[in-house]
Amino acid sequence: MDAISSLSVVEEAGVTNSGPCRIIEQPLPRELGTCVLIPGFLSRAECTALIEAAEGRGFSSAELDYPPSYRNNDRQVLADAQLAAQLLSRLREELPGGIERLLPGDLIPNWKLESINERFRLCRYQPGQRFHIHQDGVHHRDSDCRSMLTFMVYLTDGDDFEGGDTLFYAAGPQAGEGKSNLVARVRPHAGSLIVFDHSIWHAGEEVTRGVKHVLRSDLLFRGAPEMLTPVNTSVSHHQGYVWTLIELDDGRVASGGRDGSIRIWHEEGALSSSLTGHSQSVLGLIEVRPGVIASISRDRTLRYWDVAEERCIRSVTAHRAAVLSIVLTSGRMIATGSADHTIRLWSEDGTLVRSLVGHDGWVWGLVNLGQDLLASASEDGSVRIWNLGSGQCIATFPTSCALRTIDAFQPDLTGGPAHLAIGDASGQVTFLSMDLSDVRELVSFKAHDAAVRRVRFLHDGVLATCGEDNRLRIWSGNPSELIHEDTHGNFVTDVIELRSGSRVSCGYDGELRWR
Ligand SMILES: O=C(O)CCC(=O)C(=O)O
Ligand SMILES: [Fe+2]
Repeated sequence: MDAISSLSVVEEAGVTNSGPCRIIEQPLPRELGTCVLIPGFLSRAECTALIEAAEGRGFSSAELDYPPSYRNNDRQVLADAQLAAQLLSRLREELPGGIERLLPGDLIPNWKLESINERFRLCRYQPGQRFHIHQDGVHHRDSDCRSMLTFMVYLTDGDDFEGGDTLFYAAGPQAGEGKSNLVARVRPHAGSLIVFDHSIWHAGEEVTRGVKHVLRSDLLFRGAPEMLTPVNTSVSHHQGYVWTLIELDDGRVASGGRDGSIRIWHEEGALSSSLTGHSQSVLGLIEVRPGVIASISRDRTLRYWDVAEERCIRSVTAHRAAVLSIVLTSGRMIATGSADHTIRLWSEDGTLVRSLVGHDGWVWGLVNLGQDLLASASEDGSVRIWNLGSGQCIATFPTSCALRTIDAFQPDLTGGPAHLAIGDASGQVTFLSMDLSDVRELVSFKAHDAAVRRVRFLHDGVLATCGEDNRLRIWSGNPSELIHEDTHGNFVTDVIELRSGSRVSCGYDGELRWR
């Protein structure tokens, strides 16, 4: 039987003054979460006006904000509180029974629709452009207000382009983007609104002819505070994803999150303090010297923090796009890697020393190799080795897949070849040996059923890997044999081993887990 369900008509919402009787459709089985389609939510004329205004302002590539292997469509961000208010009142008209009833049953009494996010994203897909399988990110407005449902209006009609359906899946990328996992396909019609749970896996199919436009936002709900308290033993004081972890010199743990904050934790997760100032996700942290942290962010800055005083002591615009990776070099400089394809070297106090140019994609990972050498891993699929004294790239190791993370281990402390581990977007982990400019592959294995987010050597060549299959796996060095596995409720983003011997991991479920 074909796994793709046909659209089923579940309700007539009644006549509004803007047009004929509206039919609300529910394209997905209820158990996957909320998903409703309201045809004719905007008129054709309104859609055309929105497209013309957007084209007039001009689109830019999303490449500075999202890696092309994730999405490669063009987009434009538009802050428009008036449009948000107008669309909200129209939505309330269309669903006189209340939008809250679209939420899963257990959330209905506790969450009230507050607004449509006024930060609209106008997206344009031209031939060859698509948005790979993903879940939508939660937007946290304040501690009691968050987005739960995606709000998306198709502005162009499916008759005007080929491809470009919105695809809904029963599970994440670990189950494959193939047809077997596909539950429904929604053909865009100009003016149709689709509202669905952020957590439903979906994709924007590649457009093969013509142009598709969508208007994208989120529905923000305010919740009763008791709904927001974590119910398990793990810690979740970040609002949304946790990206990265480090152990501080004093034994505490620092974490960086999508909420732009850095949180400092005592052992076992008692919150000690919070450093706020970044306006977007904190993607990397290092301790520059005891008591001073450097952080990098999607907001393009490098910030320095006095941990004891809980104060930002310096902020530098470090790159032309998101800053993705940071490491302390053997010469006590700071290296940062960015979505602008460059690596930059900074003196300890944040003065730019030089830029390292050569990668042709996002620089996701950096690792210090000692002796003034640095290794980088990029979305362009290559590892590069850099001499920091000269700024020259002294070796390049190409692979066939976008790289997301790198770490190094020195098996022989007297200076023998280093071992590098790299993780890629397909779930593959590869060990390399590196002797001066000679980089060779030792072994490569499928570590995860989805992209690898982080590789970290723990001790004695034991490697931890974090995956978008929600798994944390620990591998004995060589040959790579799985010795332990843990899970998170969503993508696992980082893991560190503390000097006490315990491990802490974090992920998109917003949690830090001590094990
Ligand atoms: O274009 C589509 O059909 C899907 C877009 C999407 O998933 C998004 O903007 O989050
Ligand atoms: Fe999406």
